[in-house]
Amino acid sequence: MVKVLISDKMSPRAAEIFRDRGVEVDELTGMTPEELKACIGEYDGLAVRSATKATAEIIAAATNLKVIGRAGIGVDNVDIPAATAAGICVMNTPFGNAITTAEHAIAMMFSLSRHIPAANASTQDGKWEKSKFMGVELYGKTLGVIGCGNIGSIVADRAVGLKMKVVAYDPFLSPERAQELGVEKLELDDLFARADYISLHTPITDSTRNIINAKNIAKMKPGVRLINCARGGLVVEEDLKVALESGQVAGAALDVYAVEPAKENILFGLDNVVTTPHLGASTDEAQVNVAIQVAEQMSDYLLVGSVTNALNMPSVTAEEAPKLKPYMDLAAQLGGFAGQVTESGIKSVRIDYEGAAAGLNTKPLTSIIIQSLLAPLMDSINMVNAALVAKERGIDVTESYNDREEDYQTLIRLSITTEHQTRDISGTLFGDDRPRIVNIKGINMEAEIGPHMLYVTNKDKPGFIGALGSVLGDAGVNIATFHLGRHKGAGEAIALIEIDSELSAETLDTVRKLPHVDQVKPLNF
Ligand SMILES: NC(=O)c1ccc[n+]([C@@H]2O[C@H](COP(=O)([O-])OP(=O)(O)OC[C@H]3O[C@@H](n4cnc5c(N)ncnc54)[C@H](O)[C@@H]3O)[C@@H](O)[C@H]2O)c1
Ligand SMILES: O=C(O)[C@H](O)COP(=O)(O)O
Repeated sequence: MVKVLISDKMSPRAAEIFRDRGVEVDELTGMTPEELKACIGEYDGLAVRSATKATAEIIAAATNLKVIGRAGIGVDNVDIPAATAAGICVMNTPFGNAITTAEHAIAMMFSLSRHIPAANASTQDGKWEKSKFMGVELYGKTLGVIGCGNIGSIVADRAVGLKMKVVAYDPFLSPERAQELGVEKLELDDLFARADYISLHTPITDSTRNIINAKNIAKMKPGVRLINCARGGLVVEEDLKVALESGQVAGAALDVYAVEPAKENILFGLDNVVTTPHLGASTDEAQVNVAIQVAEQMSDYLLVGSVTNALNMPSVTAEEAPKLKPYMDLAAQLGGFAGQVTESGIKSVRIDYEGAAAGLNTKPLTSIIIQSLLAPLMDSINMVNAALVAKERGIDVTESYNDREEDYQTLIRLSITTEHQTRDISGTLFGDDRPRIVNIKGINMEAEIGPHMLYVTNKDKPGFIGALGSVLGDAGVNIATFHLGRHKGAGEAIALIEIDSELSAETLDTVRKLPHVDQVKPLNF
């Protein structure tokens, strides 16, 4: 039975869904890294929020793990390169908590403008400090949104509703989308020069880490207010402290910190700072959304093979999965065949998708071709790391598409180029779901692939088939199917034979010594 660990506090809906789908689930929250490392080997799936750190060390101990699901957006707590190298799919739930987090950013902007947290504490302390908590209006002010993706664009939309002027810096924001959102797209320095409020909504990357630093703070309007509900590492906290003390930054509202959990921080205790403990996604609605989504996505991946919101492998929708299934089988056969007959280093791989195949989601097909092609060389390859492994080995992979039907209604042609030659193998589907190999090295045939195959190339001379049949018969090996093809002019022939059991080394040797035989390869699928 497939087994999943939920290692962070999550809505009970996640465990319910896993159980309903027949997945065994353990909920062990608050474990130390050592405790997690000790038990992770038992699980096929790991469901996390931001508290669990799925480090390279944890991943190395996760010998059965197939999927890490993040019930939320940010995956900076998951070592994705290590997961990819280990063949573990990493998925998140990109939309489930976006509205909630955007609302938190707006709430933080109001709190900052009207000193709500401090005024609340003072009022309940019996003080009546009306003049101390003089605020500022949002109406007519300029909000600078840095990162205008899911959350940033919801923040922008809400701010437009508050009659703010919204400007945005996001290199990937198209002018059309900016217009649709009612925001003005700016360069970063222009945003710094114009914004009264700045709200951060980017992931943490090499280009965003420390983006709020002393140099950039100096470019901002004096008295600017900053809101960070994205990631702590976007802000150099020491530089922000100096700016808050000097008044260059009038206030900061922070939900996230350089080090979390932030039990202490150099910004704590400043009058003009409002803080929450990474609460951006913490509403009933968002937590139910992300829990349902992560449990469904992980179950689908583990039980059906469909892939949604994966960060390190191509997506396959639940509708596509059954349609792609026979193509995945065909792709695995083509890759497996080529991988087992290719003896020298592969330099490049070309995959032509023709007819109906050209209209499919071919990314997973290409991944499985590469996986099965390289599987004879390594145990650790799967669809997740196939592209990476090919790249690391300097194998150039290209795909081409031709939606015209040629000889077949649908066809996948795989061409492998080694230092010595280029070899082609093509396959189609009969009746939409039965894979058939239809061409090997330019020789036509219609071969069905079984678990044990024998691939023989020989001179096209009389007597060979009878001799081969006798050897297999003498060895007590039953022939299930026998497929032949030949190049009439060249005198070259191919036999692809399905046998009921593997051949012994002696029998293989006998076949190799038969007259006219060039090459003999046992193939397993
Ligand atoms: N506080 C919380 O609890 C909480 C909750 C949810 C999400 N988040 C965080 O919010 C962030 C944004 O989430 P999202 O769902 O909107 O992500 P998203 O991927 O939809 O949007 C991010 C945007 O940032 C832009 N971007 C990337 N690099 C940039 C750069 N150098 N400069 C400017 N823009 C850049 C991208 O083009 C994209 O449009 C993530 O870091 C996520 O982890 C925090
Ligand atoms: O990236 C996210 O989704 C947020 O940071 C939420 O984190 P949490 O699930 O730990 O609240």
